[in-house]
Amino acid sequence: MNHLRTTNTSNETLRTMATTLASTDATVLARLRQTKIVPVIVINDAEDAVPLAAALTEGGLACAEVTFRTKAAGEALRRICAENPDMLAGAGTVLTPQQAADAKAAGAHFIVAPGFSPAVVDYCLEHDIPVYPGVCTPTDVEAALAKGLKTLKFFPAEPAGGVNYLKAISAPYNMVEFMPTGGINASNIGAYLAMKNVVACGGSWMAPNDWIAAKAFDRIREATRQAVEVVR
Ligand SMILES: O=C(O)C(=O)C[C@H](O)[C@H](O)COP(=O)(O)O
Repeated sequence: MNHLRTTNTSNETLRTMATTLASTDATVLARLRQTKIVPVIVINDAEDAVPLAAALTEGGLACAEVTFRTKAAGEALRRICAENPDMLAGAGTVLTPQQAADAKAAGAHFIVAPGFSPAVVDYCLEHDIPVYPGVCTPTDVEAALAKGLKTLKFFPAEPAGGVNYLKAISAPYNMVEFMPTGGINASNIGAYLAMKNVVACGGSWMAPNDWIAAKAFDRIREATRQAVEVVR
């Protein structure tokens, strides 16, 4: 019982923190709504960070999710934030509070993850950094709601059932907005963005790993330009 009470109190405190966070969050969300696409990037060599950010920005997307799947992620994000202060730069694949701390130190404007980690969410709420954890089931959505979060990543969007699944899962939760990611590309993004409760979609199709590894920044700039055309 005591344990239950402690947990409830703590969730209430976190909900208050989520409200305090709302103004920063509103700025990030407004920018996400504007760009409509969040390029998901995997950087193995921090030297690629700035030219990659330039290719995305010149292609029309001043936004990126730097995934914490590589050793270079923190340094890559730090360089992007330092050299491109106008870019909306988030950290992705944030699986631990330590990675969230590293992302915050690097200058991340927001944090996303493939799944719902209470420890990562708590860290972000306690440290005033917008967080959009991944959800895929009603149970995940309700765990996020209990923390006061109302913008959630829907991952993995296409393998989980795509737009039809998202319509079904979002029906009971009209207070929640989603950022679908996973298997999204130029041919299916329109259907997601047509949904009123979709803020933006994440995707790696304009900057796949092999193009980054090959330093094919012109190709990434062109694919980004085409992606922007599709959602215009
Ligand atoms: O790591 C995270 O935080 C995630 O949520 C997963 C990524 O966003 C997807 O792996 C991108 O998926 P693709 O566009 O299909 O390559």
